[in-house]
Amino acid sequence: MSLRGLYAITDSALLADGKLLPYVEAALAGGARLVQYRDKSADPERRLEEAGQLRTLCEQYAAQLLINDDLELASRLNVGVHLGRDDGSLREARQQLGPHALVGATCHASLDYAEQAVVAGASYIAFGRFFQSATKPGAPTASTSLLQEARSRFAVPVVAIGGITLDNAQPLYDAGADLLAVVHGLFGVESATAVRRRALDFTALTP
Ligand SMILES: Cc1ncc(COP(=O)(O)OP(=O)(O)O)c(N)n1
Ligand SMILES: Cc1nc(C(=O)O)sc1CCOP(=O)(O)O
Ligand SMILES: [Mg+2]
Repeated sequence: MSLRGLYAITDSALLADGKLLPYVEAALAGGARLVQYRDKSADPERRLEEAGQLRTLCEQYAAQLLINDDLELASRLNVGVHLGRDDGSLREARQQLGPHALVGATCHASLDYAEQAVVAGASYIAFGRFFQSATKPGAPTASTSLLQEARSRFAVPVVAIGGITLDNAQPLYDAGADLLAVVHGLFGVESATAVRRRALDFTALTP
């Protein structure tokens, strides 16, 4: 499966009140290739149930699910994991999940860290934030020239994240991003129908 296009990331506040499944299904119907379950709560039972439901949805749309931060949950569900710089060892994640699993790495704006992540077995390297982000306003910033450098240096897919909307996405693809990871710019709308429309529009931008 080629890793290109829209990478939908969930947010428990934005997708509260029963929105999680219909909104994610709408993103998948609009062409999202990856879904990341990003839930910062400490409710293991709900997390297991929701992540299991998302896995089923992703299977229906031939997309792939990753779990944010939680290698144990990813391992239990036999899906991928996304790890930030303080979220545990990429090498351990690769060993535990096996050679075919998706293991994603946050690199912020560091090509050196990206290099280490690739050596440790990362499936993709994520850079950001590129714009003001309502979800993570304090994340370090990154530039499109860094994306160009990453594209020419690394063979693994390059992910861009942080404040991405339909209006600012194109230069990120032009600079070499393979995947655009989006929370608010995708899910920050009033209906699943609107999510699907946005996902279709993001998907149409994929080079
Ligand atoms: C695709 C992607 N890129 C970056 C991040 C951020 O990860 P991290 O820095 O660990 O921050 P949290 O998401 O855990 O708050 C991500 N989740 N996904
Ligand atoms: C989770 C996350 N990580 C970032 C990073 O730069 O590493 S930016 C970010 C938030 C992405 O959400 P939105 O699309 O709403 O800005
Ligand atoms: Mg994290």
